[in-house]
Amino acid sequence: MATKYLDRAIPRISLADFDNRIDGITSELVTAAENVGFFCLVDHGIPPATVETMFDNSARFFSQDDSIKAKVPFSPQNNAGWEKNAQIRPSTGAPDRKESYQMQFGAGMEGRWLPESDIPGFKDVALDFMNSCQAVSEKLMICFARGLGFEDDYFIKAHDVSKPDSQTVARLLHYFATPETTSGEIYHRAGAHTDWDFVTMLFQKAGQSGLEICPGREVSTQFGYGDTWTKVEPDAESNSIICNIGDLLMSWSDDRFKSTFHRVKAPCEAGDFYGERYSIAYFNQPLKSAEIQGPLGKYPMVTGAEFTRNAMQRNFRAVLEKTMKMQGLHGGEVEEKVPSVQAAPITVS
Ligand SMILES: O=C(O)CCC(=O)C(=O)O
Ligand SMILES: [Fe+2]
Repeated sequence: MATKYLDRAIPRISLADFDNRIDGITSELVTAAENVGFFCLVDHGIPPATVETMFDNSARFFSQDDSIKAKVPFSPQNNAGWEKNAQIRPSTGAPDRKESYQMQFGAGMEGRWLPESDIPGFKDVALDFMNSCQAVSEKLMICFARGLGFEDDYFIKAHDVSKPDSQTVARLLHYFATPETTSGEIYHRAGAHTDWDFVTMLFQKAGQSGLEICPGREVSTQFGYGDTWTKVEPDAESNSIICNIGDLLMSWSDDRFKSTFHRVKAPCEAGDFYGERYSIAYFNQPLKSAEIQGPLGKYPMVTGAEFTRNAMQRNFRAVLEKTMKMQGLHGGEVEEKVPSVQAAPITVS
């Protein structure tokens, strides 16, 4: 069946002259967050060369033999490391056909950098890029704090990447080229999902299309799958960053800001992109010790560690429900099968 598409405007927001224009930028960001949940950031201060260098670094990482990458396997407890064809989304119940590598600043990354001798210079380039992303994120955090009536540095403190319990993640993604078959097999790239972080910054490469969004979600505690999509084309020429609100900010704003469903489409129709795709996502995650509650107190206060655990378990339960349904089993059996996070399949964001 043909995908239903709808043109929705993705607001384009400039961070130029940030200090002098902060009120105007805040109001643009708040409007975008309250409506489509996605926006395109320009004049953000990360030079194009920094992004290109990181994409080159990413390609260098993924071109290593699997036996090398397997030295730093994905750890669900730490939400860091490398996985291949292992992430299952509740929307599809099937693994994404991709590999990804998640990096962090804090203790969660211990033992999950490849040795310098395998990939010289990789870590320095990655940390430099991550610090650049953090600087932009902190500007967004000031604006969202103002928009919600918190002190300017409220969200910055809760996402302090210099603390060992930082959970912020930079994720390199590599989707494999897929055959233009009509055999009925579906090559999921990133099945529909919301991110469970505060705000995500996504870097795409020119020509490597596939990102689509589906707005309409009202509360952060619900899954919901719409079927009318809007394409978000890469705009690498203007060095833009696609940003989206995650479940954490949705809940921290008492559901005022929207964490919008999105996917990288499983290519299947004329005009779809079947080639290899690289992207980079920067997920702002709270400190494990951060205390999270919106200004209206709609949801009980939770720590950053609890929020992450709840998100993983909720996702895991949904994956299990979906896969059991696909196998003709019943929901009642799900509860007893929900294990600790340690045993969960990879369900991040
Ligand atoms: O690869 C992309 O463009 C999107 C990836 C994504 O949505 C995610 O990893 O959460
Ligand atoms: Fe995502």
